[in-house]
Amino acid sequence: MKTLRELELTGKRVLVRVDFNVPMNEAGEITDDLRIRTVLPTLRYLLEQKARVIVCTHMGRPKGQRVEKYSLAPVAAYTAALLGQPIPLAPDCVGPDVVTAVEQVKNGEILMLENLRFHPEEEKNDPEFSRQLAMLADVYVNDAFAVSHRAHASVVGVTLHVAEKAAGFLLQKEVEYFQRSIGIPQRPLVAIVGGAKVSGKLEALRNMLGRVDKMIIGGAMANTFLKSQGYAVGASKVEDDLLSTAAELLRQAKEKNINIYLPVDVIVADRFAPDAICKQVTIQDIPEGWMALDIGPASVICFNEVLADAKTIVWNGPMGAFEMDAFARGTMALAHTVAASHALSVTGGGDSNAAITLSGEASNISYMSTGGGAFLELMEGKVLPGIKALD
Ligand SMILES: Nc1ncnc2c1ncn2[C@@H]1O[C@H](COP(=O)(O)OP(=O)(O)O)[C@@H](O)[C@H]1O
Ligand SMILES: O=C(OP(=O)(O)O)[C@H](O)COP(=O)(O)O
Repeated sequence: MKTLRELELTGKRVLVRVDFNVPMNEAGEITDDLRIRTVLPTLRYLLEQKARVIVCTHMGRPKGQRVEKYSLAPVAAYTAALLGQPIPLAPDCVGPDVVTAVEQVKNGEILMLENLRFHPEEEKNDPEFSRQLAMLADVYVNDAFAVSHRAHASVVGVTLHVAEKAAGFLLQKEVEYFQRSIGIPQRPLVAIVGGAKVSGKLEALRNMLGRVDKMIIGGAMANTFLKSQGYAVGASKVEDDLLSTAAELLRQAKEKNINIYLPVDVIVADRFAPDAICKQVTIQDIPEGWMALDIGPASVICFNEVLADAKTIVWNGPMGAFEMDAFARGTMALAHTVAASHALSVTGGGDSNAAITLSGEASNISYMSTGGGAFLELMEGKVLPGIKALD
C-alpha cells in the first residue's frame, strides 16, 4: 500500500474517500465525531501540501435515492468547523455540476461531494459510476477504513481508473494496529467478545480461536454458550438454533488448549427495562422467566484475573445491556481493567466504543478502531476489498 507521504500532491486534485457515516440525533446533530476527528490529520496534510481536496463519503442507507435527511450538509459544516476552513458541499457526487464545482477548487482548498449512496451505482460497484468519480481526480486516497469491507464504487471500482492511489493516515493506522493486535500480537493475546448475537460473530469467534491464547465471552452471546452447556438461562436472549454450534466451539477450544471464560454470575432482571427489578445470581441459579442482562461482580473478578498477564487485548462487544445504567456495571468494570492494563488494547464496534467512551477511559485504550463491520471482518480473517484494491 502506497502512503500519502510518497506522493507529489501540490496542485493535484485528490479524491479522498472517508467514512463520515456518523450517528446523529433527531435534531440532526452529530452525537459521535470519532470518524471525523480521526481523518483530520489526512485532510490537514493534503491542504498543507496545497492539494485540491475533494472529500467523498456515504451517510446512512438511502437505498440509491436522494433522501434529504441523509444529506451531508451538517457533516460538511461540522468538519469545516473542526478544520477551521470552509467546506462547500457539491450538489451531487457525479455529473456536470460536480465537474464545475471541482474545477473551482484551488490549491489548498477543499470541497465535499454529496452522499455517494444517493446513487444505486455506488453499492453496485458500477464501472461507469466508478469512472465518473475517478474523472474528478488525479489521485485517489482511501481513508475510509469503516467501509473498506464493502466492494463499492468509491472504495474499489474507482481504484481501477485513477493514475495514483494511496492509503490515508487513518487507514494506515487501522492496518498497523490490526497487525499489532491480531496479525502478529505479543502474547498472551486475550480476546473479549460480547454483544448481542453469536450469529453475527460466529466467523470472528472461529477465526480468533485459532489466534488467541484465551477468550472471554460475555454479553447476550454468553447465554447461548451457557445454555449449550446445560445451564437454564430463563428468559435471556438466546439463539437456540446455535446451541450445537456453541457447544462445538467450546469443544474445539478445549482441543486446542485454549481456555474460554464464560460468566460465573449474572445480573438478572424481570424485564428488559431500565427500572426492572434486578438481582445478582450465579449462572446455576437464573430463575425461570428472568433475563441475564449483565455479567455479575464475580465474573468481573474472574475476567480481571484472565486479563492480568495479557500483553495484547482485542475487545469487541459489550458485556451487558450497558445502555441502561442498571446493566452497565460489568462493561464499565472491564473498560477500567483494560484501560489500566499495560497490554496493547484494541477495541472495535460502535457499541463497544460507545461503552468505552461512557466509562471515561477512551484515552487510556491503545486504539479504538473506527470500524464495526470492517473490524469484525478483520477478526474473521478476511482481506478487506478496499485495502486489497490499493495494492
Ligand atoms: N445480556 C444482554 N442482553 C441483551 N442485550 C445485550 C446483552 N449484552 C449486550 N447486549 C446488547 O448488545 C448490543 C451490542 O452488541 P453488538 O452490536 O454486537 O456490539 P458492537 O456494536 O460493539 O459490535 C448492545 O445494544 C447491548 O445492549
Ligand atoms: O457504519 C458503518 O458500518 P458499521 O456500523 O459496521 O461500523 C459503515 O459506514 C458502513 O456502513 P454500511 O454497513 O451501511 O455499509
